[in-house]
Amino acid sequence: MNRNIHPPGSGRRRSISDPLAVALQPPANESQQEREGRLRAEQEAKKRSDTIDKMLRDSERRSRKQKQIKVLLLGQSESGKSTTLKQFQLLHTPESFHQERIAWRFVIYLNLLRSVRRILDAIAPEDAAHDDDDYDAGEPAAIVISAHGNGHAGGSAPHGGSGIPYERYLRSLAPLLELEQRLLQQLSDPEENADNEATHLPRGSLDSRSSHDAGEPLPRIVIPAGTSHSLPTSPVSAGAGAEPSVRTTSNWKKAFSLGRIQSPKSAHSGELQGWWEDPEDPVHTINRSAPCIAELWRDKRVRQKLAEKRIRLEESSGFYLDQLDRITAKMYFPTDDDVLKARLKTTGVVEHTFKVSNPEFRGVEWKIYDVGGARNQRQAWAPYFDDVDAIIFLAPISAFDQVLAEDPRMNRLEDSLYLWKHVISNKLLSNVNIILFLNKTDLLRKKLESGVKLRHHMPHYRDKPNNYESVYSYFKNKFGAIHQTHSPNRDRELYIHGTSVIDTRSTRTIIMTVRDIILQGNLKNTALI
Ligand SMILES: Nc1nc2c(ncn2[C@@H]2O[C@H](COP(=O)(O)OP(=O)(O)OP(=O)(O)O)[C@@H](O)[C@H]2O)c(=O)[nH]1
Ligand SMILES: [Mg+2]
Repeated sequence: MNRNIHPPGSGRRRSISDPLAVALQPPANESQQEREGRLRAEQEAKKRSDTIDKMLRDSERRSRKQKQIKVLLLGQSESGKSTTLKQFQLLHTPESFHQERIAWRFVIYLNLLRSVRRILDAIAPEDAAHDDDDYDAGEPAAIVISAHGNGHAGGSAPHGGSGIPYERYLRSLAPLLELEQRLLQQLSDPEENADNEATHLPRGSLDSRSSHDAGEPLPRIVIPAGTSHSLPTSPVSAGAGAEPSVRTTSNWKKAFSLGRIQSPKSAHSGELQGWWEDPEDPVHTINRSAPCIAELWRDKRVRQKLAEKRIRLEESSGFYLDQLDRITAKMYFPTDDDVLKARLKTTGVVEHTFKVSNPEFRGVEWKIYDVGGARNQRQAWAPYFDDVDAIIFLAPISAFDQVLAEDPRMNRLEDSLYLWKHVISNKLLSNVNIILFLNKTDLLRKKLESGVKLRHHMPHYRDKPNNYESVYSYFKNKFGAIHQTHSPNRDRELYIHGTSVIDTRSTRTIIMTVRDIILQGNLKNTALI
């Protein structure tokens, strides 16, 4: 019969045929006193062994931690987090960055199509904009291609009073709007998307209900087919301001990689090519529509309308209209800069791991976490707070005259300041290195030069000079003062950089400096130096 020869609770049994088990058997004629003494000794031995096990486990965890540095990218939506992550990738894993460029081609097309849609929405005749029987902004939505193309707002002036041939533009560009929908579906198609990651279009940015959850239906867009003389009702307004987002990068990249196209690789560069021979490739529709997009964009009346409505497309994310010939070319292949400018909203958390080969870095593994910055994404931040070594917080300081897409009552800079205060006052983060990127300085400079006055949006700025240097140092002091007042750790140093993270050269230098700061801070914290 087998019997338990281990201290109580060990839960392990050893066969009597095991020589060790035989040796450890209690003497056959053990007295009660001897038995109690033996059990006591066994229990103490077990306690000692458990303590040693725990010490070993702690030590292993410590050494693993010392070899891993976790950096969290934080900031509101469109602050530049994912772009910063791309810069880290470009610096440390350039091969994989370059391999993914082809998938970004589709995002760039989507960005371009969105600009077209925003223009069409801006020039849509006012009286036609909101009286569509079929359109209900609160409804589950989808692009509807009207088979007859005659059901909407007939009788509206085709030029909308501005002289802009709206209907003609709309008809010529209808294939692009259809293509946009097809690409979005491709992003979210469960057949294509093996891991069933959610993809969705949020509601229009001017709609206060635009905050959305994954899986929420697409906005409704009505596109006329054929040569109808009637006007569709605001065919783009439901989607204007809306932007595609994907939950993780890996799946959309898979869906948009050229795996579907059996193209040969160039012997020269090793890069895929030949997609333009695939008649299904979106480049054909884009390429055919290029002259009409160019005409629309160059139309002075259209520009005037955009100016009247204070729409500055040039400053918006994913703007490619100024490089139309290149982007719409049949053999267009995105450059690094194109990828850095591409806009794809993040939902969920994206992780990027890399090692720096430099011996100074002692084989440390870096993990960068990129989170979604929209309001409905921010609840995903906190779980990372108790195990992060550094935070790079991005505040787009050019956004002082803009409002949040998800809440048009909230100024974007005020939101950044609010988020900043929230993050730096968090006690869990009191020993975490904090680096602040005052981002989009290139846009700030252009905006101030074009005459936009900071004091009109932030009255406290009063009559200080409206030039870049003065405005930049105003923001730097403002963020610095909040840190000084609200940080739970008075000794924590704050590193502030003025950045334009789409600029590879300057960002590369900043990233290397930031890497050193984080590593030193981390070594200090883990008492390695
Ligand atoms: N001109 C300019 N554009 C920038 C800069 N930083 C980012 N962008 C662009 O701004 C857009 C938004 O940047 P993202 O990196 O996607 O923003 P994000 O913080 O990841 O946004 P969410 O994923 O929604 O949280 C992209 O099209 C970028 O190319 C900058 O410094 N200057
Ligand atoms: Mg992002």
